[in-house]
Amino acid sequence: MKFSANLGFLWTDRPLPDAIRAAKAAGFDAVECHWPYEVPADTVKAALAETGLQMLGLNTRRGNVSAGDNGLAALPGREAEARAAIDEAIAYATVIGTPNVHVMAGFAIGEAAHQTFVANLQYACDMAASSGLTILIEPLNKYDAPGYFLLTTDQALRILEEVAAPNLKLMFDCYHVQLMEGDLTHRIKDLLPHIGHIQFASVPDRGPPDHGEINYDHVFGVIAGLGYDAPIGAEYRPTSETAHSLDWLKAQISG
Ligand SMILES: O=C(O)C(=O)[C@@H](O)CO
Ligand SMILES: [Mg+2]
Repeated sequence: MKFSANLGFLWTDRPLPDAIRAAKAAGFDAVECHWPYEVPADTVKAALAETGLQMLGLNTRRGNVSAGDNGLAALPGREAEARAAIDEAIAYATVIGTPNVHVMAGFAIGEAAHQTFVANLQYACDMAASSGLTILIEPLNKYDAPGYFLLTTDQALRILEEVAAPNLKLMFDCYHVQLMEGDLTHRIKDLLPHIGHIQFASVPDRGPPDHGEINYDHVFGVIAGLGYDAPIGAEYRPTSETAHSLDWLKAQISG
């Protein structure tokens, strides 16, 4: 297996370029992040070039976070902001060579939200296609993100089918899917053609993948057995320094 360090949660105690260097030193094969926008794209690009790592993904801005926003793309009436966030994410990703942009839906419910999300995703896929990028959508769990528009892989699949763009894929986060649906390995097998990226963390505490409800030795084996060879994203919250949370990675590397 190859692993990507999610720098939205790992090495958050240091500037993004140093977090990239730390991920390289720890043995990760790639990195990914949430919202890198405060760091100039050229600075991130230089750290990626220095380490030889690729930044696999980044998210669109969430909107006005202090007012409760957690994404904009499914919010009727906020289309201009949502599309500006999509444009910004695609531009940043293009500079740093990132292949995937996660378009965040936000807190919304109902048919108007669905139609808005579909229309904004059509826009995102059109804009991304000219740069060769993939747009991702990610179901989140109802405990961490109550009221989030996109909650299940079935709902995501319906949206993928409706948008029907070849560059729209599913972000399959094992942590969220376990909390909402369970049956992880069947879901991964069934959804494989639609999956653009996989993430993981322990359940229920979102820690490193070495304890809790999910046996990740087994899940990683299933993913590898399916021939999935892209790096998968370690998106967990270390309880102390990130360096102290990496026994699982050392075990995976030493085989
Ligand atoms: O929370 C997650 O899981 C993510 O992957 C974030 O990028 C979205 O909040
Ligand atoms: Mg995730």
